[in-house]
Amino acid sequence: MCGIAGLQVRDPSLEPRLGELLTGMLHQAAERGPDSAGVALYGDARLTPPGHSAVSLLAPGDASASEIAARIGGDTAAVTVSQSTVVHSPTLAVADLEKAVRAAFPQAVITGRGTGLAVLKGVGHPDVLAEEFDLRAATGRQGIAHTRMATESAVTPEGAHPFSVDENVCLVHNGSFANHATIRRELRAEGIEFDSENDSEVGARFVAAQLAAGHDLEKALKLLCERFDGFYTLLVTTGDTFAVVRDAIACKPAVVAETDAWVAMASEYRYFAHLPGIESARVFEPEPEEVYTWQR
Ligand SMILES: NC(=O)CC[C@H](N)C(=O)O
Repeated sequence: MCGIAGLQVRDPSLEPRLGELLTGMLHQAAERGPDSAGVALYGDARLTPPGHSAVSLLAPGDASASEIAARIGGDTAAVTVSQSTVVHSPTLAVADLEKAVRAAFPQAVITGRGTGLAVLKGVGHPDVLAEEFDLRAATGRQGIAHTRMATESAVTPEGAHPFSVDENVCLVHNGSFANHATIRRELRAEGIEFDSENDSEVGARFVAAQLAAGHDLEKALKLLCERFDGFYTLLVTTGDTFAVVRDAIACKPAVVAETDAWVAMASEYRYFAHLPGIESARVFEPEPEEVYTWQR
């Protein structure tokens, strides 16, 4: 199981409704993944002011958001939401902000980094977490949500999706990779470090390595199809790109719907039922091993 939902807004007048629409999708996905849930939000001004570099982390200990920002220093500010904290800065580059966060909190698990990107995730029922995230009030241009029923690693906050291990890139997965331990060893031999034992993180690290090698996202996902065995439907986003791919036998469910106002992807059609204009949307099931991408 595991449920995936994603929404990319094309019509800017829908941006204020991103959270409301995504909350409805996440709720429908809850029964596919009652263990944990997470969201990635691109452009939610509550969490990351426009243009600010942002780093998301699993809240380190009992420190308040202002104490966290004070310890990181400079012109950073922070917001704590449920089990996550989002730190942002108007001047630091994303990589420099990440370095500053790591220096101040060496033990913290960093769950996202990007411009105007916030990643919130945790253990618990998806509906409860959506309330804690106040997801209904979120705004933005792109959002993804995942509900987890763990297959490959323990139910922990760092094992929850999305996995965002590269600037602006977020990945959610339904399925299980059969050869993830082998690929993890290969990536470790190249110096790549992991935050969890989760197989989906191996997929995210592999995609990041392909992007670092100069491939675009479409090619990175084609290479993933060649290298990974097992079952997968993946949704990968960058804030500007929305990409979907399934394994060779399309074992895990996936459906896409698009209108002039939005493109959405879900594990089941019913997650779309409340989206405006769904009656006239183009709806289809992605083909096996075909990489679909949409640009904003
Ligand atoms: N049920 C799933 O699709 C699980 C996804 C992934 N294998 C995990 O353990 O998180």
